[in-house]
Amino acid sequence: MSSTRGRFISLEGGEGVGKSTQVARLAAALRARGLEVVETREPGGSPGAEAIRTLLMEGTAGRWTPETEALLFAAARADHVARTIRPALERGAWVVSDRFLDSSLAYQGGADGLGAEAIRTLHAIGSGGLLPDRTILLAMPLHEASNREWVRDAGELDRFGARGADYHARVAQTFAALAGDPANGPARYRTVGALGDVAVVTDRLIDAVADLL
Ligand SMILES: Nc1ncnc2c1ncn2[C@@H]1O[C@H](COP(=O)(O)OP(=O)(O)OP(=O)(O)O)[C@@H](O)[C@H]1O
Ligand SMILES: Cc1cn([C@H]2C[C@H](O)[C@@H](COP(=O)(O)O)O2)c(=O)[nH]c1=O
Repeated sequence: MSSTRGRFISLEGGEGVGKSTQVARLAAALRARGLEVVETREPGGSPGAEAIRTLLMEGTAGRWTPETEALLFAAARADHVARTIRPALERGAWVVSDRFLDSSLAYQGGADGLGAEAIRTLHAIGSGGLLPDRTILLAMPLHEASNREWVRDAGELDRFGARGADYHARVAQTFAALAGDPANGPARYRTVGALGDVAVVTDRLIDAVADLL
């Protein structure tokens, strides 16, 4: 189920690929074209979902089981969709989100092994199966993204960043498989190179949504 009036864009990829940087830049470029744009993120994007974000991001590595984490991400997403995303789309705004469903498919479904079907079932229950009009995977070699993350966070890793190279390789593999899977609808997914000057990457993103303008 896609949005109806406004447009819903999600940026996806592993840690450090530049999603937050590019959400802000893409939103600014769309505003310069006269559009109302809501910048948002997951987990988070509404007061309730931000409270759940704190539960997910803080604490010990083993604080939650993979199943509990999947439920918490789905619950946060349900509140985000109900309180922020759907109202914005219904009034005709564009929504640009730093992560959405595909992050749950890649981390909980792929890297944690829960499988896509379980994640999609939670999404159907929590968020009515809402899908972005366009999902853009920012792609770059894992070690370069890790270097960016390491420099940005001065070596302080959160619960997810600390999971190690094998985990993040499984995340990257699942994202690549999602982007290449015709079942996701070739109209929804685009892969964009995340290496290079920030302005050049933004130009690639604008090209990747140009048909929706
Ligand atoms: N094109 C680029 N070239 C060089 N550095 C970049 C580029 N884009 C972003 N960065 C830097 O890389 C770091 C990670 O970027 P950003 O925080 O946007 O990534 P992210 O994908 O949102 O990461 P996370 O998922 O961990 O929050 C930041 O320090 C940012 O300034
Ligand atoms: C939405 C979503 C996120 N995650 C993970 C991925 C990241 O490690 C963190 C969020 O941190 P960020 O700095 O805001 O990118 O959460 C996940 O595992 N599953 C999800 O659905």
